[in-house]
Amino acid sequence: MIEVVNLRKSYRRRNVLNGVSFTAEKGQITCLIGINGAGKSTVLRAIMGLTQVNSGTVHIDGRPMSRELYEKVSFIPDRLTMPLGMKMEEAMQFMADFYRSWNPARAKELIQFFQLNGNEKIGHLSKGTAAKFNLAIGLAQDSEYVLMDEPFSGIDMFSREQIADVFSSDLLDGRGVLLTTHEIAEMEHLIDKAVIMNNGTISREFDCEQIRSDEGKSIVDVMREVYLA
Ligand SMILES: Nc1ncnc2c1ncn2[C@@H]1O[C@H](COP(=O)(O)OP(=O)(O)OP(=O)(O)O)[C@@H](O)[C@H]1O
Repeated sequence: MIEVVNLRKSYRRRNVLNGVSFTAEKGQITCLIGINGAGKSTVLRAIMGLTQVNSGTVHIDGRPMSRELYEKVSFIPDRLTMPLGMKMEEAMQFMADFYRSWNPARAKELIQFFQLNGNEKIGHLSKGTAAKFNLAIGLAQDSEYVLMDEPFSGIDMFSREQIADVFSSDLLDGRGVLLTTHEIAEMEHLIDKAVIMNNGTISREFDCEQIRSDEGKSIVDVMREVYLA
């Protein structure tokens, strides 16, 4: 389980995270939801230690986040982080050389799944192909948790469907997924748990199936309650 407790973060005098606490379970898809600027990416970056927080803790499977635990978690950012002059296959080889957790068989499977052409230069990729490449790199690691920041951002309908298929495929392999997305309708049937952020705090954290059966509400219904109250 990823356990985020009371994260606080400010940029200059502006509070961006005002005590964020929630959990994301292994084997489940947890979606961090919120309007633009709510602080979702900041939370993901804070979990990965890429953003320094003012206070608060992150535990992975009961242990405080540490350098060795980062191997348990792969982070798929919403932009390219590999050198733009590299070809995709070179970038993958680079990852294979540097990450003990790299799984070459799964990398191959992902290249086929997304129909990527390894010869293409990263700097020449369309937005959609870049998103698929980012996903392929993140999922090819044998991590126990995967964090995804806006995997559908700027992606055409068919590619969105292809990316959504990842969530119901064995490419996730029982891992815990924590993602941010604005494409709630597309993901609704795949999400186990929703965590709604507003103004740097968590307004609601709920089991999607339970709220559907107990209260007959969709995620969007709950979002309306939070944002339009
Ligand atoms: N490096 C930074 N310096 C100053 N302010 C920042 C910085 N990074 C983020 N912020 C601010 O923190 C707030 C939260 O940003 P964040 O990117 O986490 O929001 P988000 O919920 O992911 O938004 P979106 O849905 O638009 O991606 C925003 O108001 C943003 O302007």
